[in-house]
Amino acid sequence: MQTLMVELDERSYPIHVGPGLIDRGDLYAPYIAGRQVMIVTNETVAALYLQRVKAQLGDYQLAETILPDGEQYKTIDCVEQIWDGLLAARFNRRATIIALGGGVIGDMAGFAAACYQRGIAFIQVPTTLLSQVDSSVGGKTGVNHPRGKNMIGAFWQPRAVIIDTATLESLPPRELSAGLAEVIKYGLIRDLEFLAWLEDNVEALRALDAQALTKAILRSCAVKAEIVAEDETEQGVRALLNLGHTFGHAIETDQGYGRWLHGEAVASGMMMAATLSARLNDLDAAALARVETLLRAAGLPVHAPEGMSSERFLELMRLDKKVLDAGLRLVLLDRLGQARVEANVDEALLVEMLNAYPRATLARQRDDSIG
Ligand SMILES: NC(=O)c1ccc[n+]([C@@H]2O[C@H](COP(=O)([O-])OP(=O)(O)OC[C@H]3O[C@@H](n4cnc5c(N)ncnc54)[C@H](O)[C@@H]3O)[C@@H](O)[C@H]2O)c1
Ligand SMILES: O=C(O)C(=O)C[C@@H](O)[C@H](O)[C@H](O)COP(=O)(O)O
Ligand SMILES: [Zn+2]
Repeated sequence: MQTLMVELDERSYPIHVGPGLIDRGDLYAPYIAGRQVMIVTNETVAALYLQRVKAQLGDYQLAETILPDGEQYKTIDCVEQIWDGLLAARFNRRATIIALGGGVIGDMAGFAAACYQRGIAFIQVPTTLLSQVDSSVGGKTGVNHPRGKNMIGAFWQPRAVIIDTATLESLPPRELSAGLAEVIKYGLIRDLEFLAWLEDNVEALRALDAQALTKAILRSCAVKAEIVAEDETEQGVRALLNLGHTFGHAIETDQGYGRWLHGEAVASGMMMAATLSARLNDLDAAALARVETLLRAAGLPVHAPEGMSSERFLELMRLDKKVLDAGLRLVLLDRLGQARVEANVDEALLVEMLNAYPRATLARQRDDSIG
């Protein structure tokens, strides 16, 4: 097992990484002060891992909330089910929530913890690649609104993140690729050497090579932990973690939550951001081609959804949380391995880029990447 720390002013916390960690009761124990534990998971993950986690928690008063599976269920209704379960079990302020699952479960369980009796402890036990490299770390919690992605939420840090790398063995290949989008993001925004390593190791990662996955998870968590430590509530540098997300969230909202996976929408969004960066002469053609080649090699889409107009992109992008007084704020690439927030986006240039940008159905893009 290897352990990284997220260093915060108020309360730092560990990220434990290794195979078999969901069976390590000693890793949960320090954060279960009140002896009351609510496990939040979904139907798919419950069938795979719930009994194993429960077996480690036999000495505690246990409750569970098993939610339906899918991004379309990342809603306030599902969070209410968690609150209802906590109240039905008569859990108090010293209760702990364990989020067992992917980013959808982690975001909702964290938000439920942030609000229950004005805040209780929670532990992240992420079981998708995306949640292991990104969503379990950093304390962004919340739900979607029909009008926009992640629009309701809170910053609420977990007490610990327990990453069992062996859980990735049951993850469908499409979900693994979605997780690789966020891994590639770290290379693009902060670490050119890691980006080059990903180019060399993308096949090993897709083949679930344990050593390669562990390295990718550790490096991703280290970059995220460093950025979150610098700027916990996204006043500045943390916005770089949003590379591709202004476009990506627009795609997820337009297509209906769950049709394009978050990682797929972010992949396409990062390609769009890179294309805009190239239009501004920050990236040369060779750098742009490297981004596209890597995303495709990871099994990810790079085109925008068929039929999504430039007007629709702009309408949804204007709802982005990075928008402040006026105008879009986009994360662009200065070069590979270095990003910036561009506050004065030239909308005419953006529209020109959107109009020229290729569109394709997700099914077509997935066929192309598999074939
Ligand atoms: N809070 C953050 O900082 C942050 C960061 C990135 C993404 N997110 C959010 O995370 C969500 C996406 O997370 P995700 O990609 O993990 O999706 P997800 O939670 O929907 O999980 C993907 C699928 O994998 C299944 N699954 C989970 N673990 C499994 C396992 N080990 N074996 C087999 N199947 C398994 C799930 O049931 C689901 O069907 C989005 O809502 C996104 O907005 C949040
Ligand atoms: O942790 C962050 O900060 C991120 O931006 C990570 C993103 O990958 C993630 O998708 C996040 O949920 C997006 O946040 P939002 O504030 O743009 O909704
Ligand atoms: Zn993301």
